Amino acid sequence: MELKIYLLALTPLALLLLFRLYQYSKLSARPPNYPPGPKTLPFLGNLHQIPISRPELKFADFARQFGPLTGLKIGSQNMVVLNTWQAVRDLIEQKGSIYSSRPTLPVFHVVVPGGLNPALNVYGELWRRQRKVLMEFLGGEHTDRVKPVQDAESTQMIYDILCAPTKFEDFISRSFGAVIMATVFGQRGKTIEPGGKISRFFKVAEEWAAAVGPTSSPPITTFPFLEMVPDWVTPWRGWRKRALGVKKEQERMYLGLLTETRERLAQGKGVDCYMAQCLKAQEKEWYDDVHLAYLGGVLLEAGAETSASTAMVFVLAMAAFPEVVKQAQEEVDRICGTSRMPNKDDTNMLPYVRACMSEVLRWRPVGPLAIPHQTTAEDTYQNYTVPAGTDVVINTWKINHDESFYKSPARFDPSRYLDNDFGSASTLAYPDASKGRQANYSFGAGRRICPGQRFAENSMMMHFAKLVWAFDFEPTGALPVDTWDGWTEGLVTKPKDLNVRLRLRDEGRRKIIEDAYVEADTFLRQFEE
Ligand code: HEM
Repeated sequence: MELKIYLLALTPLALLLLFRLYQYSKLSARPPNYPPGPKTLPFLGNLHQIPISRPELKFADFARQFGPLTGLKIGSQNMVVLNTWQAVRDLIEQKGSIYSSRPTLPVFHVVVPGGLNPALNVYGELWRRQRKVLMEFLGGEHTDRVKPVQDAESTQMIYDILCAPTKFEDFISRSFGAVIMATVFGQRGKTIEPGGKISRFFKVAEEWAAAVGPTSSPPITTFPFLEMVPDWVTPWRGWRKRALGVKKEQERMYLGLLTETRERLAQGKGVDCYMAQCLKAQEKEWYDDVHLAYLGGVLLEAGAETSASTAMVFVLAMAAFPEVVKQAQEEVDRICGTSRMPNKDDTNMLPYVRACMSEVLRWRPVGPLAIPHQTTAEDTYQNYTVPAGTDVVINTWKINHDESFYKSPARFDPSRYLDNDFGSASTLAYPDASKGRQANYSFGAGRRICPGQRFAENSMMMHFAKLVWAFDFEPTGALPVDTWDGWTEGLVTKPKDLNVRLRLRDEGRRKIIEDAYVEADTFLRQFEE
């Protein structure tokens, strides 16, 4: 009897639970009129089909099956992948008012609450203000003003490699970090020794990347019911505490850098850097110190690792394809001779080195799926419906390897960019160029397109031109050209622990590098304590 009453009492609860599960399983089904995609499973949607490792390759398979748009369900979350540049143009670029937000993860609310990080912020008034202030540093000619710093830091990189060639990866990372440290915070990142500014930044960035990794925190957007599950019974237990640790470290670092910039300004030092410019305008502007520190911090986060990783791909390509490096060396020697290194004024006269840079960005984009966008309203495209709140992923990998656009897309062949800026097959007399194709999609697209593209390209051109002028690139073991072994996973994709030796091309260049370093070091001292 007692058991019966007990069961009766439980029945409504069980029914409610069943109903909730039923409701939830519906949410993982494809919405009406959704872009085509693989079959879904209840609860999971397509989650079981998407590998954590190199999802871009799976998305490229889907593109072959389903065409320009792939509609996926990640649990209850909608995700539409854009596989062609035309789809990116039509949606991300031409319907920017709908396609420019960002998905938010619970971990963002802990580490960068209140939209402090403009790269991850949702589309709205605060993001617009942040972007406007960033463009005062990164836009058009503003960004060309920092060329002397990029020039000097890239010279230091060459000198550092000359002195300790086996540490070339560290020196490349240091240089791209130091360019941003000097131009944004007016401070020098002279070494990459542990405890120094640059290595501290890369350590915090690594912890941040780990905190946002796909298995580091509960996937609440995918499975909203996880919000009701106590943290300690989940595999992510402790994630909030870890995320708070990252927040504390980031805040301490960025605010610390801002305070140092302010103190240096009071002594008349570092007056030309971006933060100095912002501090001067702060009284009439909307940002407080915390917002300002994060505006500077995000430039380090978004600009250092991406550019340095692209440079690692460049070194890999130079070692793997000797006929390419030979042509690049012939070009820099023709322009600069053997009596001086290339400098900031030469970069526009080096079309082949520029073509190498474009090809590196196309061949192995460091962000093969860019940063996801999110829709803020329902949209219709080619009779399909893209609901509001859908994550929209630019499949940069697929677009960069589109066989109908690039001849032999898997081949590393800079000469494709000598024929035209798009690198398209020359047989494709390119009719659509005037209809808004970007030369490359490795910097994203639309209103969220990377604002640092010109800054990055200026910087990379100086680093790349000097590298090929100074060194030969010798493989010392297998190079990961046709394999993903030896490449990193996560926020940026790059080859690590490269089996490459950088060897001075001839002894005559040593003195030129040493003299150039003395000059660069003198210039960079203005950023020291
Ligand atoms: C090779 C170097 C770089 C690559 C490949 C790269 C790529 C990207 C990509 C794919 C995005 C997302 C675009 C989108 O959502 O459509 C992005 C955003 C961003 N990048 Fe870069 N980037 C590079 C260098 C830089 C540099 C040097 C800076 C600044 C100094 C920078 C600052 C930013 C910022 C602030 C955002 C966020 C924009 C927003 O959400 O409004 N990037 N970048």
